Amino acid sequence: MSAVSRIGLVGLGSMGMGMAKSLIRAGFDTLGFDLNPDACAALSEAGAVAAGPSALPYAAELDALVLVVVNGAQVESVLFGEHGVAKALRPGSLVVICSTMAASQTKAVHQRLSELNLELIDAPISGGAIKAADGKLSVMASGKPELFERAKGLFDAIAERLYVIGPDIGQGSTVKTIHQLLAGVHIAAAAEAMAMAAKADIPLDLMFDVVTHSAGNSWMFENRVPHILDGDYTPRSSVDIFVKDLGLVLDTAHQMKFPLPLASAAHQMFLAASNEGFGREDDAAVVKIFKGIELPEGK
Ligand SMILES: NC(=O)C1=CN([C@@H]2O[C@H](COP(=O)(O)OP(=O)(O)OC[C@H]3O[C@@H](n4cnc5c(N)ncnc54)[C@H](O)[C@@H]3O)[C@@H](O)[C@H]2O)C=CC1
Ligand SMILES: O=C(O)C(=O)[C@@H](O)CO
Repeated sequence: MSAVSRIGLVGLGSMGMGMAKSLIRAGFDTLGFDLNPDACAALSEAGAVAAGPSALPYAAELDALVLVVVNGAQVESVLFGEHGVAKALRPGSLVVICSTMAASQTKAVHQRLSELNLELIDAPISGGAIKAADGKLSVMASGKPELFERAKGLFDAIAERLYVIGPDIGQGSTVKTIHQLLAGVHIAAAAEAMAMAAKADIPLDLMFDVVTHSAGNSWMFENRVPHILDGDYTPRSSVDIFVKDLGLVLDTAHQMKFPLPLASAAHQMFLAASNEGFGREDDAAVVKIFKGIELPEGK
């Protein structure tokens, strides 16, 4: 099978939009799909061959379909729902799932795709919207080695680092799930620390400066705390994404009868934030569960 050249990407949100634009920049014939017409218009303006709500009318002309929708249910609906695209893809076509979902879900999707003679790479992503836009994501992927040869240009366009975890579907999702344990705990810990600083009347920008030049720093602290300092909770990744992701982490551990005390506490913090109405805000809004403190307001 030759290298992919015509690529459809479903889910033009925080991550998918930057990824689709990276594919366009790299010279791929790129088609983008999203239920949000504004996102489709933005991608058309950026040079997409076509953009619209559904990949179905274009399925037969695609070499690869990349999915960057939110969760397993959305992936299943795009592929196998009422207007599911899977049946219309050419046999042998490649599906690349970048959405974060449980390994068990990815394996179930793989089974159904195999029955239709379709190939799958399990390819969760990390790096946030900025790295997606720059084509510099980390990808933790699994699948047959020959599929990575076919998709080499695709991954070169979207990723700075491609980690091939192994040949089995589910290995990529498992690594991403374990990564999300850390990502979620680090955001929750960053919020808790900044809330305590506010309670102690330490200037928050000074606290940020100290931590980012000391041993308590983390990628998430450095990336998310500026949203708190700016009082800007425009979602680059939402609270509800971490309700989902830490839920996947805990479900996976539960099946292994494995205790995760820190992930459990962090999940409760994101659940509390969502329950208070902050689910669609940036995940840094988990800081809003702390009461009796003053946080910066948006400009
Ligand atoms: N935002 C982030 O920093 C990161 C997110 N992720 C993961 O990447 C995936 C995407 O996340 P985001 O881009 O943040 O989500 P998002 O909510 O910003 O974007 C998802 C997009 O999918 C579209 N969509 C949903 N169902 C659809 C359908 N049936 N057909 C067409 N479009 C549909 C939505 O309209 C939306 O524009 C998630 O699995 C997330 O966990 C991974 C790494 C970083
Ligand atoms: O991995 C990242 O990058 C993330 O920020 C996320 O997975 C959060 O959605």
